[in-house]
Amino acid sequence: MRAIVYFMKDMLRFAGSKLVFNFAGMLAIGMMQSAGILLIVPLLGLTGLIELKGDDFGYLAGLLDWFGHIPFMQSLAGILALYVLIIIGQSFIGRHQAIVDKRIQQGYLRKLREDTYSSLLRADWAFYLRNRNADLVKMLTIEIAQVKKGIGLSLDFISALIFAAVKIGLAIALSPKITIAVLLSGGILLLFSRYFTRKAKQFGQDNLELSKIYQAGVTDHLSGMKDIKSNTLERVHVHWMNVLLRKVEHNAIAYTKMKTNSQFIYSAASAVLLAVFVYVLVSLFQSQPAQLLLIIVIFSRLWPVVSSMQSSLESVAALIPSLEALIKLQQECAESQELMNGRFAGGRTLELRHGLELRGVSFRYRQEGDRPYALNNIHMHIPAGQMTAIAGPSGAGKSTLVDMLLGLHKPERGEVLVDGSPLAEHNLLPLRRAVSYVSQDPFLFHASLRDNLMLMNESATEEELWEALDLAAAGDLARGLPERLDTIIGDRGVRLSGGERQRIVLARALLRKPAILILDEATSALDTVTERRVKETLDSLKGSMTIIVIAHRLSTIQHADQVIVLDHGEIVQRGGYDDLAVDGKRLFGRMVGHSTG
Ligand SMILES: Nc1ncnc2c1ncn2[C@@H]1O[C@H](COP(=O)(O)OP(=O)(O)OP(=O)(O)O)[C@@H](O)[C@H]1O
Repeated sequence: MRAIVYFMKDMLRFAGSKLVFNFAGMLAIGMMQSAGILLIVPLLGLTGLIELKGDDFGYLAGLLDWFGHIPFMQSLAGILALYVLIIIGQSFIGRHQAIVDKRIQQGYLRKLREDTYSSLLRADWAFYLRNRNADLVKMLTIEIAQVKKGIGLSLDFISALIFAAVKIGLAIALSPKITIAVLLSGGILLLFSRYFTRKAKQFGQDNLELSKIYQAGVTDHLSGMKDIKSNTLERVHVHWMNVLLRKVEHNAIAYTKMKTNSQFIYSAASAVLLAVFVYVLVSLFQSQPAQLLLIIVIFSRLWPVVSSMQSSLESVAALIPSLEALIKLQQECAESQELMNGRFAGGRTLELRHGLELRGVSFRYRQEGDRPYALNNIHMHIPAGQMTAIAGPSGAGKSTLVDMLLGLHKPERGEVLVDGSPLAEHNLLPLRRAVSYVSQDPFLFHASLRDNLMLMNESATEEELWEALDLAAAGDLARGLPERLDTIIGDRGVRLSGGERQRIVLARALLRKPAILILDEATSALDTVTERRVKETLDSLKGSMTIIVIAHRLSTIQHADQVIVLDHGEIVQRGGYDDLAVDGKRLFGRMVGHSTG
């Protein structure tokens, strides 16, 4: 229940007075409902069916006596008019309260989504290496909606509690003894309550795990559909889905069985309790008929409330695992924040004057036991305005090194320096703003070519867009598209070939006119002619920006000012391209020898 309290407090902070107003509305509705019940008394008096005596009504005797002296309460029309007024008032407040309630819940849902999304964006890269994308998507969509549902149900529970409290108050005013006796025996039901809510939480936990597996599996399979089809893996995946869905089905049915069981026990137990009470009151206490009637009416209205409270409790309990998962995510995000104070937009951009430096940097993806180092004691300087190439066999640590320069990883030992100053909170965002990075797996959004390009530079003119496209050897490609810049280039750019995608992402990177351009295997899918044009562009950019290139195809880096050769996370060679290439006995020379580029 701690998770519920956590979110309720957060919601109270968010909604403040609106929430208090809402509870006041509930209290008013509860009191009106009670007044409606009390109208039975003058009605009975009028019918003459029951003889009314003042002491039948406990503490309410005075109030009812006062009722009796109001002139219009003497007539059926007067009582019915009051009844109609009460119902209208109740519905009026109820309507307002429902709207305020919706506003609070929707507003809180928006706040939760915004806060979670924004703290996800502020989390460091290590956080993303630990967490699966599908789990995060699920958290932002399904789990947050579950939290909203849980909070809605908790509010329902509180309103039921307020209504119940008002009715119990009324019953106590009528007869404290009888009410306390009813409540004590009703307490037996609480024993069941604990059992059922605990079971409901377990179902919620199982459901959370199953839906996590489902979401992650489906996301994986859809991403790998080409492999599934080409290798006829359909049967394996259909079987996987079948087994999982059966578990989900079993869990859902078992949960409904549990809920209906609890509802059954509650209705049966409440009917028995009510019957026993009527019997005891009539035969042992010889209660007065009017008082008895009122108490029966009150409690018969109370039981459905108690039963719905129990049902809300079980539903909330089943949602608690989702609430706990969101709290855990929020905590993990908070611990992984890398941009605590930095604003995402409009801040300072770094102008690299001297260069970037790694000083004795070592890094492991998992800092436990004797796990291997992806980078080991790296000392290197990347001078501003020059082209530095990073070469080495697959798995040597090239991408990790670039991630380190971007401040995506934190060194286990050593430090990263930007113009001589250690990379830290104050210069991390300015550095990233100065960088255009093109990854191995270039990403295009499902939007027009123009929107995809302008993502990097919102104020780019038409002319600048074409200039960037031409520089990236993508001008002719864009001119050939059906609607040129306004062509939608599809989900992850699937309508474009790998090479076409690479050129557009390169154009996007150049559009920013970055101080630092980082290309991680960014031209691997280009044909040799196109690649030569890109190479010419890079050569022409030298001097105006710092370029860092990782390329397996070594012809791309022929004009680099320095080449750093990595192997098993260590720098094994460094120097000019030609000097390194001629030494055929060492790694770089051998790589050049084998290179087809
Ligand atoms: N997220 C990760 N978790 C654990 N180990 C990782 C992770 N990413 C990379 N590694 C490991 O770190 C080492 C360096 O990987 P890295 O991707 O930097 O190599 P690379 O030189 O860029 O390789 P390639 O040329 O194939 O892209 C490899 O041994 C790799 O298995």
